[in-house]
Amino acid sequence: MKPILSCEEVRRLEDCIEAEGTSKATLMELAGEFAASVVAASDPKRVLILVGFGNNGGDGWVAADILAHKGIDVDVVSPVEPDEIPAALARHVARRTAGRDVNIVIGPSRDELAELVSRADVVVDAILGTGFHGSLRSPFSIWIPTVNELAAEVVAIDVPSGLDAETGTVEEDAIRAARTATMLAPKIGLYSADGPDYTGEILCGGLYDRLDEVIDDVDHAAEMVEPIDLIDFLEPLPSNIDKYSRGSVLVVAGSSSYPGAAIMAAKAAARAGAGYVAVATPATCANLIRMALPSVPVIDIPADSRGAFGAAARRAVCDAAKKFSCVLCGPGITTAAGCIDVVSGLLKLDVPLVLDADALNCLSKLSIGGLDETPELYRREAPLILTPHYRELSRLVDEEAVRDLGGAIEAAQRLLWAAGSDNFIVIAKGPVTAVAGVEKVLLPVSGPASMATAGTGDVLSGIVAGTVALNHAYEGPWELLCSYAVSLHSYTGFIAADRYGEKSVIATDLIDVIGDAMALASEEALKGLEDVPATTAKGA
Ligand SMILES: NC(=O)C1=CN([C@@H]2O[C@H](COP(=O)(O)OP(=O)(O)OC[C@H]3O[C@@H](n4cnc5c(N)ncnc54)[C@H](O)[C@@H]3O)[C@@H](O)[C@H]2O)[C@@H](O)CC1
Ligand SMILES: Nc1ncnc2c1ncn2[C@@H]1O[C@H](COP(=O)(O)OP(=O)(O)O)[C@@H](O)[C@H]1O
Ligand SMILES: [K+]
Repeated sequence: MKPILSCEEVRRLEDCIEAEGTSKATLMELAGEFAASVVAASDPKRVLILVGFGNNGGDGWVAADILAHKGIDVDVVSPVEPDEIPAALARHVARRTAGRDVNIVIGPSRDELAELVSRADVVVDAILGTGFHGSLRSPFSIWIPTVNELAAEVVAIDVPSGLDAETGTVEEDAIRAARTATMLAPKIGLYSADGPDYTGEILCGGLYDRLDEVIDDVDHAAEMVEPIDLIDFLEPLPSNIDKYSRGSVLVVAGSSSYPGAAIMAAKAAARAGAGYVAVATPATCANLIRMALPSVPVIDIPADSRGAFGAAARRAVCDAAKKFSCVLCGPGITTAAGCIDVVSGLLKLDVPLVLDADALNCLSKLSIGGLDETPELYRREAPLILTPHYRELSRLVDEEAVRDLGGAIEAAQRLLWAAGSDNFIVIAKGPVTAVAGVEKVLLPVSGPASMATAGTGDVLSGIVAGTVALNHAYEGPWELLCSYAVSLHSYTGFIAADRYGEKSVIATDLIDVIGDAMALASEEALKGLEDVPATTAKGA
C-alpha cells in the first residue's frame, strides 16, 4: 500500500524530515534531481522549463541545472529575474542556475512563449505546486493554455499547475501532463475530482532514504491499494466445499418499479463467489425475478399497494436473513415505510450487512440531523458496510454536497468515528472510490468512466456481498476485503469497456465478466510479486 497525503500532511512530513537533519534546501535539490531523471527518461534534446514564484519553481531551477549538465539544451522561462523570486530557497537555486549553461527568458510575450514551447521536446511545468490556491493569475493564466495547445510532451513537477493539490479541482485551466513527478508522496488531489484527467502517469520520488519510517509519523489522507496487497483473496477454491460452506447471501432488494436492481445485485453476488444466493423481494415482483434468475431462490415478502416492502415485511425478511453469511439490502427497494422498517430490523441482526442505494436513504430517514448524530442506530457487533455515492453520503451526514474525494473521505470519517467500530466500513463511490474504515482509508484501483452508467452500483454491492460471504471466516481488516471487491468491480469496467466500447458499457456487462476480472486481479498481483512499480496512476 502506498500513502497518499493531504497538503497539510506533506508539510508535516517535510518538518519531520527536517527535524531528522535533512533540510528543505536539500529536499529541493533531491526533488529537482528526481524531476530531471523523469524528464531525461524520454531522451530529449531540448527542454523548456517554466518556473513560478515559489518552491515548485525552485525544483524546476534545480532540474534545469542538472539537465543542462547532461548536455541537453535548456530554456527556462520565469515571470521575474532570479534575484526577484520571493521564495528564499527557490531564489537561491535560481541564482545558481543563472550562472550555468541555460538560456533564461524573463516574462516572454505569448508569441515568444509559443515559439519556445513549440521547439521543445519536453516542457517541464514547475509553475505551481501545493502552494496554488484560488483562480489562476497572469502570466500563468496565459502560459498554461499555450503549453496545453503546443507542447509535444509535458512533465509536471509535484502537481500539474492549476490543479488544486488538495481537492483535485481545476477552476479555469491546468497543465495537462503526460507524467507527473510528485515528491515524497502523491497528493490526494491527484486522484480526486478533475485530477486524473490532468496528471498522466504519476511517478513518485521518495527523495529521503528513511521515508518509509518517517512517513508513518504523519497521518495519511489515504493509502493506494496495489494488486499485490489483495493476493490473499485470490486463492483458488479448495476441493472439499459445498454450496453452503462457500458462503450464502440474501439479497433484500427490488420493488415493482425496480426489479432489475435486485436481479443485477443477486447475479453479481453469485458471480463474485458466494455458493448460495437468494433474493427476498416484494411478492409483486417475485415471479419476474424468478424468471430472470433460474439459479436463485426467491422469497416472497409482503408488499404494500405500490409493490414495495409492506408493513409485514420486516419480520419476514429478518426471519429469512438469520440463516445467511451476509445480507445485502437496498438495490431498488424504494424508501416506503415498510422499507425503512426492514432496514431498521436488519441492523439489529447479528449478521454481516451491506446497505446500498435506497437502504441508505432509509437510513438517512431513520436519523435526524445526520446519521453521525445517532450512532446507536448503526453501531453493531457484526460487520456493516455502507456503499453510498457522493449524493447518498451527503444525505447520510445531512451536510452540504460532497463534491470530491477529500470531502467524501471527511464525510465517511464522521460516520466512522461516531460508531468507532473496526467492523464498520464506508465505501464512498465516485470516479475514485474510497474504502474508509476507522483505522485507515484505502483507494483501490479506479475503473474507467464507462462505469458512470445506471446500475453499476447494484453490481458493486452484489460483488461486495458475494465477497463477504465467500470469505465468511475472514476476520479483517475489512477495508482490505472491501478494496478487493471494489478492485474487481473496476477491473470488470476495464474488461467491459474493451469488449463493448468505452461509451457502450451497460451495468449487466460488468456482471458477466466478474470471473475475467478475478483472473486479471491475479495477473496484476503476480506482476506485483515480480517487481513493485513506482507508478500509481489511475487505472494502473
Ligand atoms: N517545502 C519543501 O520542503 C519542499 C517543497 N517542494 C516543492 O515546493 C512546492 C510548494 O512550494 P510553495 O509552498 O512555495 O508553493 P508553490 O511553488 O506551489 O506556489 C506558491 C507560489 O505560487 C503563487 N500562487 C499561488 N496561487 C496562485 C494563483 N492562483 N495564481 C498565480 N500564482 C499563484 C504564490 O504567489 C506563490 O509565490 C511543492 O509543490 C514542491 O514542488 C519540493 O522542493 C520538495 C521539498
Ligand atoms: N467517472 C467514473 N469513473 C469510474 N467509475 C465511476 C465513475 N462514475 C461512477 N463510477 C462508479 O460506478 C458506480 C456507480 O454507482 P451508483 O452511483 O450507486 O450507481 P447506481 O445507483 O445506478 O447503481 C460506482 O461504483 C462508482 O464508483
Ligand atoms: K507544477
